[in-house]
Amino acid sequence: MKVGIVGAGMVGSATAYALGLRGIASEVVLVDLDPALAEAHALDIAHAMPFASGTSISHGDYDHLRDAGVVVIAAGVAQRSGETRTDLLSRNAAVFRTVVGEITRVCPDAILLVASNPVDIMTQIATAYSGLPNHRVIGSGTILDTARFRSLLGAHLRVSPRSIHAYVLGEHGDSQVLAWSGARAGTVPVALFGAQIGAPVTDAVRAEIDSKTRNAAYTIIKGKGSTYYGIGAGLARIVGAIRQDEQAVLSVSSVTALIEGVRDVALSVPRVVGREGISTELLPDLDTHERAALQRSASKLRGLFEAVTL
Ligand SMILES: NC(=O)C1=CN([C@@H]2O[C@H](COP(=O)(O)OP(=O)(O)OC[C@H]3O[C@@H](n4cnc5c(N)ncnc54)[C@H](O)[C@@H]3O)[C@@H](O)[C@H]2O)C=CC1
Ligand SMILES: CC(=O)C(=O)O
Repeated sequence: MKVGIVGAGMVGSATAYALGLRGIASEVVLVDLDPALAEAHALDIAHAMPFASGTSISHGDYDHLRDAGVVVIAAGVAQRSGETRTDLLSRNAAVFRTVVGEITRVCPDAILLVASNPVDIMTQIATAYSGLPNHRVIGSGTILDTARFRSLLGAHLRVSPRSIHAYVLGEHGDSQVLAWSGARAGTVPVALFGAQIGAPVTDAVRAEIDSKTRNAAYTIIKGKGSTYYGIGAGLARIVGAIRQDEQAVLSVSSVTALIEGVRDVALSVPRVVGREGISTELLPDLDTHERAALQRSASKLRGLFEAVTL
């Protein structure tokens, strides 16, 4: 499957690299406002392919995206230290007007996979600008926060993060909700598992894992300016689920008709992802506090979207 990436900065190039290393796409085309940057990343990544896979990596303009099955949008501005994701909204909304228009002109049948922040609102904007049905516009949402949560839980419980089943819901941002009540190691609730192995999941442990998950981006941006490897791998994971028609359960963002009393809002819940995009959304069994937090997250996102002039 051919994959287009618009925005060949840190996130776009890391995504191309992950797609190529794992051989998920047959062809990756990078497009950027700065064609020299897209060309340089494409060349550098192409030079890794003889060690990895047969993926063809190139750069081009929008017309080179024709026949792409998925187009990743990582264009726009990223947070600087001290900024939140929502501080980027007006600048990236302006970028999306052009970018989404160009993509839908050239490949109207592609699934759009949005990474630019604030990703939930950008997903809702991309849905509106493209005119595509909700299930064909996917935001990376909390796929990265879920990975961070699983990684920290796995380290505490001394099991592979791939054997941790736990999700972060709501906003990919400050109001995200770590769904502790459903978190499992294998099939065992994490609190029970921790008690069994002498690594209790105390209130202090929960608070530390919550803070490290919620604030991971701030920590990374303070240290090196931006985050890209984690999201690059996460976006490649979503593309892989689409290409293989995997029906994989992933926490991704999409415009949701009704959640916790809030209508038409893009946010993350676990969703089933395959060739046609999102086929089903799963509403997890949450406790009272988690439901209230999800309601607050949804209301925040809906309010921010309503303030955008489309
Ligand atoms: N969803 C997630 O989990 C994550 C999202 N992000 C977001 O991804 C976005 C990209 O971040 P980085 O790659 O670090 O930024 P970057 O600044 O390295 O790359 C952005 C690229 O977009 C290009 N661009 C800007 N306007 C454009 C236009 N109209 N058409 C085509 N290309 C255009 C720029 O030339 C630049 O190369 C940011 O909004 C960032 O906040 C970053 C990390 C994780
Ligand atoms: C930058 C960003 O959204 C993240 O790393 O979570």
